[in-house]
Amino acid sequence: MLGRRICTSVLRSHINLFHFGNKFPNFQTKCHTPSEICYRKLSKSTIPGPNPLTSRFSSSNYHNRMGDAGRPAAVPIPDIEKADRSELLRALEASLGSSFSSEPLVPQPNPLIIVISGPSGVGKDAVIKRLREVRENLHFVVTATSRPMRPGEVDGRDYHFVSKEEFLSMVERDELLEHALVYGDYKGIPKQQIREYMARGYDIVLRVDIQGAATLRRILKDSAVFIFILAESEYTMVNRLIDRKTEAIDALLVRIVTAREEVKHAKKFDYAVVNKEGELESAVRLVESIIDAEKAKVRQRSAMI
Ligand SMILES: Nc1ncnc2c1ncn2[C@@H]1O[C@H](COP(=O)(O)OP(=O)(O)OP(=O)(O)O)[C@@H](O)[C@H]1O
Repeated sequence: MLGRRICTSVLRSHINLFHFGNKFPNFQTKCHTPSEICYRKLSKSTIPGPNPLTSRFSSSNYHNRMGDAGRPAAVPIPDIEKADRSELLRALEASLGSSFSSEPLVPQPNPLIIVISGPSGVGKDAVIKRLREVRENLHFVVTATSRPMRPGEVDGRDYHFVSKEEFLSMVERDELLEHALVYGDYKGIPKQQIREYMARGYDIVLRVDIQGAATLRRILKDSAVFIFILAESEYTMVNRLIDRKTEAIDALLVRIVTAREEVKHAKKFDYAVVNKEGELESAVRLVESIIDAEKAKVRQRSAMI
């Protein structure tokens, strides 16, 4: 009685797993004692045999167990509590007629393009800098810019600092994914860097202003993930800009006016991350969680540059 129940459930799971339906007219089951469970008669041609290259637990002697008529012999299933694991797995494989593959059940996630944007002074650079320290397999695309270097910045690390003429010839050669004139200076994203690193399996981080994010959305559509960074309030944002001491008062005013407008664009992004005062780590953790969630998506984004 117990044997029959086990047999029925094995048969049911078999049908569910492989959707055999009525494709196998000569599929039969026969129950013996509980320890023997069941044996099935399947034609050789319809049983997927074990693949020794891809199967960690493949039962190499599976075919040896086939009788003269090409049927699996009765396969005793050892006691689950006492059996040696590999012996148990081999018996289960033989009983099911196929080996257990060690191949991943879902494909490797695609490399992701992460576009990070937000108003001036909200902490985009600070978030990205920390993200690069804590997360592997991430390539921050170094933007080309015609603006002068700020104190502490390094050419090739923070930006590729080029002259206006050099920048315009890069545009001519179609080397930039996107470019714009920002506060009187050119900024653009070199395509080649993205291609190279994506081919090596890296996720790509692009740091662009709101205007750049809008252009990238038109180019990349939903193939990239767009993250908007904000401060918790306008008051905090302005204070951060003042504390940074990188702008003269006129430039500061322009940035504040622009930032006020830019905050309204948050809804065009996929995610909004608030970088609260003194809580940079939380903001970075949230960005990491977004990347992790994107990696677990069933329908992956797939960017072609
Ligand atoms: N969570 C935080 N708490 C306190 N200060 C912060 C935080 N995040 C960033 N900052 C500081 O705020 C200032 C502005 O940050 P950052 O330069 O990263 O902004 P940004 O968005 O990249 O600005 P911009 O677009 O103008 O380059 C910096 O001095 C930075 O150290």
